[in-house]
Parts: sequence; structure tokens; C-alpha cells
Amino acid sequence: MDEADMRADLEKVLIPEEELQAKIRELAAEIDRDYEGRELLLVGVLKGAVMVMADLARALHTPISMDWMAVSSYGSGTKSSGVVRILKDLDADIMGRDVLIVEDIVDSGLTLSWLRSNLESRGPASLEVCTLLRKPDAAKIEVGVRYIGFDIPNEFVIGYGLDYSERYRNLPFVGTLAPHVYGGSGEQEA
Ligand SMILES: O=P(O)(O)OC[C@H]1O[C@H](OP(=O)(O)OP(=O)(O)O)[C@H](O)[C@@H]1O
Ligand code: HPA
Ligand SMILES: [Mg+2]
Repeated sequence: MDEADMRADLEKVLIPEEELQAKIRELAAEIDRDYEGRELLLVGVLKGAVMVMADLARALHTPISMDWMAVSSYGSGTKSSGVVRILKDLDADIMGRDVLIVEDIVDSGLTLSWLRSNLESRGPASLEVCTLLRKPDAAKIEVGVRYIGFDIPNEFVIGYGLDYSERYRNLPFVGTLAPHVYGGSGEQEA
């Protein structure tokens, strides 16, 4: 698939690149203020959070380390299965550390809710969450999220780390997928 094909699969651009980057700088400034004098462990959730993690980490002045977890609840489709599997665990022990989970999106909240309690049980000094996107109308469970980039409508989105069947993660903006790509309305089923 070439770039023209990829763009033909797009329905619309929801958040342009410049807006994403400006928001990440805002979030970083807020995080810098909140963690002044401390050191942060950023925990990126693979693979979707790779882009947010890379840009957020570079916008922060707070000293950070990075670690990664891979969990999967979506498989290749557009609906959360609700079953969370650890595909790759953290390398580091987070006991006594200030930990910030970095996510691309909180959709049903099932992934994050599970991840938050999993990491909480490992005894960090503090545990907060930063997500670029959140879908308030899709929430099946409420999860505490301290830093939120954008609240978006309940549509399946792609780009800037977000995939549909592993594609489109490298788009520099967030967009919605044309229904012809997956034969759906775009609304996620409950
Ligand atoms: O709030 P939820 O409904 O649980 O959905 C959010 C999660 O789903 C996506 O990950 P996915 O399982 O697709 O893996 P990926 O990051 O590798 O694409 C996304 O990156 C979040 O981690
Ligand atoms: O809207 C979405 N797009 C891509 N991946 C996702 N994972 C949860 N929600 C989404
Ligand atoms: Mg995915």
C-alpha cells in the first residue's frame, strides 16, 4: 500500500499535526510543573503510545527514564475484547518510583483500568496517567487520568500511533477511517 492508498482510506482529519504537537507541548509543561525536582519513569504502552511517548519525552525537561509494556485487548479489529494480555512486561522494578503511564487513547477504559491496578500493586511512590486521546462516550469503566490531550467522539480513529490492522500508525495526524475500509459505520458497538 502506498501513501496515496493510505490517504484514500481516510474519512477525515480529526486532529491536524500542528494541533497534536501544540497539545503535547502543553501537557509536557504541565507535567514539568507537577514533577518539579523529581525524576519520572514514563511507562509507554506498546505499540500505540510510541509516537506520543517519543514526542512527549522530548518536550519534557523533567529527568525521565522510559520503560515499555505491551498489552493487547484489541487484536486486529475495532472492538475491545475486554481481555487484557501482557505481551511484554516492564524491565524495571517500579517500587518507590514516580510513574507516569503514557497512552495514545482511552477508549472503553478496560486496558487502562487493568494496567493501573496491575502497576499500583507493584508499590510505586506515585502513579498517574497521561493520554493523548479519550472517548468519553465509549467509557465502560471510569479510570483516573490526570493528563488528557483531547476528548474525541466515539469513532474509530487512526494515525499518530493508532492502527487499524497494524496500518496507519505512521500518519502524523489523527483521522477517522472511511467505512469502506472495514465495512462498518465507524461507531463502535457496546
Ligand atoms: O480503552 P480501551 O478500549 O481498552 O482501548 C485502548 C487501548 O487499545 C489500544 O491498544 P491495542 O490493544 O489496539 O494495541 P496497540 O497499541 O498495539 O494497537 C490503545 O493503544 C490502548 O492501549
Ligand atoms: O479508535 C481507536 N483506533 C485505533 N485503536 C484503538 N484502540 C482503542 N480505540 C482505538
Ligand atoms: Mg491497536
